[in-house]
Amino acid sequence: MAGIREIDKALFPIKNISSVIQLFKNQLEDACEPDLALLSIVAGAVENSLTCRSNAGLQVCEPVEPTSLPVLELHTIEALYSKFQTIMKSAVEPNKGFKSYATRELVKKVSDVVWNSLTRSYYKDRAHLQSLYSYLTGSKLDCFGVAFAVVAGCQALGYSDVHLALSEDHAWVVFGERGTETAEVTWHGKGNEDKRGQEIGKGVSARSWLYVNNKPVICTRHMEVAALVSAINPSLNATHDAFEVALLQQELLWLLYDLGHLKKYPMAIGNLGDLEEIAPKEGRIACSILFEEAISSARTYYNNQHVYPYTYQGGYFYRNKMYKEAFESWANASDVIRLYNYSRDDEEIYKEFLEIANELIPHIMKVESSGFSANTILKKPECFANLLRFYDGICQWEEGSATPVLHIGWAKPLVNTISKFDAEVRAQVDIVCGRPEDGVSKRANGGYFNNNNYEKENGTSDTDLLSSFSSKTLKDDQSTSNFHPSIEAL
Ligand SMILES: FC(F)c1nnc(N2CCN(c3ncnc4sc(CC(F)(F)F)cc34)CC2)s1
Repeated sequence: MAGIREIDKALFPIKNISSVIQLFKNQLEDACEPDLALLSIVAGAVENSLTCRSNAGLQVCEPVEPTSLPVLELHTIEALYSKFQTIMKSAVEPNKGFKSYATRELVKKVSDVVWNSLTRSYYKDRAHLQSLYSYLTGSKLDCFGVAFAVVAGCQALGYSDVHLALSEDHAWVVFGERGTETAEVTWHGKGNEDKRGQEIGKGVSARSWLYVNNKPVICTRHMEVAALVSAINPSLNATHDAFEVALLQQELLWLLYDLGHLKKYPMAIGNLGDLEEIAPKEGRIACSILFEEAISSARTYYNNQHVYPYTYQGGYFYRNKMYKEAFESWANASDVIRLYNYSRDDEEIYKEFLEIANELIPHIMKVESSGFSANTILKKPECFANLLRFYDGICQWEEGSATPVLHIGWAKPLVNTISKFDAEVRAQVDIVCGRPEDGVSKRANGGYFNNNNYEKENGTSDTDLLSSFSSKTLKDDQSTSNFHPSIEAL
């Protein structure tokens, strides 16, 4: 990068949110590519000034304009910006004139520069460790932050082929002439040896949710800006958000949305949906539409191999007491996870399903069976059908996996939930078994099960896999059009 442009310098000193928006607008709409280092430093500085212990108290007590910010001086940003340039250029040969493509050695070297400049030991899961501001002022980064810093470093060195690759719980980089080379550049989870420099999982990890069956979000520069904006963390403490930071994040996500840079980024759309649910913007589409858009993005661009779009939507339905709809979203999430083998790197999504099965669904059962709601879901066969589909997906997830998923802790809430549906409601759900040629082998006891290792090992695409699932999908005489395709109307 050639340094901070005059048009952007003119926005300083930054005193309010609209100046930050204008800076992002300049960078995003401009011909050349957005400067990741500049935008990450500015976003991090704003977040830090409004959420970190030091002056957070000041903000809370002084009544301030909703969009005013602690003043951000140009010299502060320039100093950090040139510090980043110096760190990168003193350690790695810049790519004069953007001529060549990055190599694995180059990417590993940039990752080493970041890695070796981090504080020896610190609490990695803390908030506000995702930006270059955190890296340059505190020498601390979280897992995402390291990957982002490597991509920003490669941009600063003139390698425009190095891009961020994102799964639902990990980040790595792609590079090379066709952008098909991959490299780990950061760590994942606790106590796992990092695999930095290596190609992305070819072995067993390839079938783990962590690598989303090789359907990660491959970022453009503009989508890398969307990633840094998504990673903005407005939390002040465990219970409160700094509303100016949340407002800034929401405005920036709408800017990126309007420019079309969230189209292939389901989690960023989901993040915007969450912010809109809390503080809906005048004249904007409803958050429920955003959650649907995130789902269709994942279905369109990522072969429906992502779980979070469904759990974003399920969470929204749950918070708004739309329990029938929540069951459908969670059953759809379960239809995604059933395609994977559970591996120890998948703790995050395991915790997500555990919370749904053992906290959220039992809470719904309690509320629905104590209340006098005539319209109770306990009378709805499609709710029972979706619940079974939800649990069935988790069972299938476990099948063929080296690590078990279910344990006795799952059984009690499961039995409790199922038993809340009366026999005549359960009887209306018809569990149909399919034909052996559907890749379904006959079980001794007359039932059918999918020899799912066949599907898992041969990467059967979703559709024919699900058609073989129709062999054991749940049928229901109240089938609605929005039922999962594998559940046919009677
Ligand atoms: F499913 C809902 F309940 C969720 N609510 N928040 C969810 N998040 C919050 C935002 N989030 C994300 N949002 C945008 N982009 C990314 S890239 C990524 C993986 C890693 F951090 F890079 F390693 C995570 C992530 C992770 C998922 S899912």
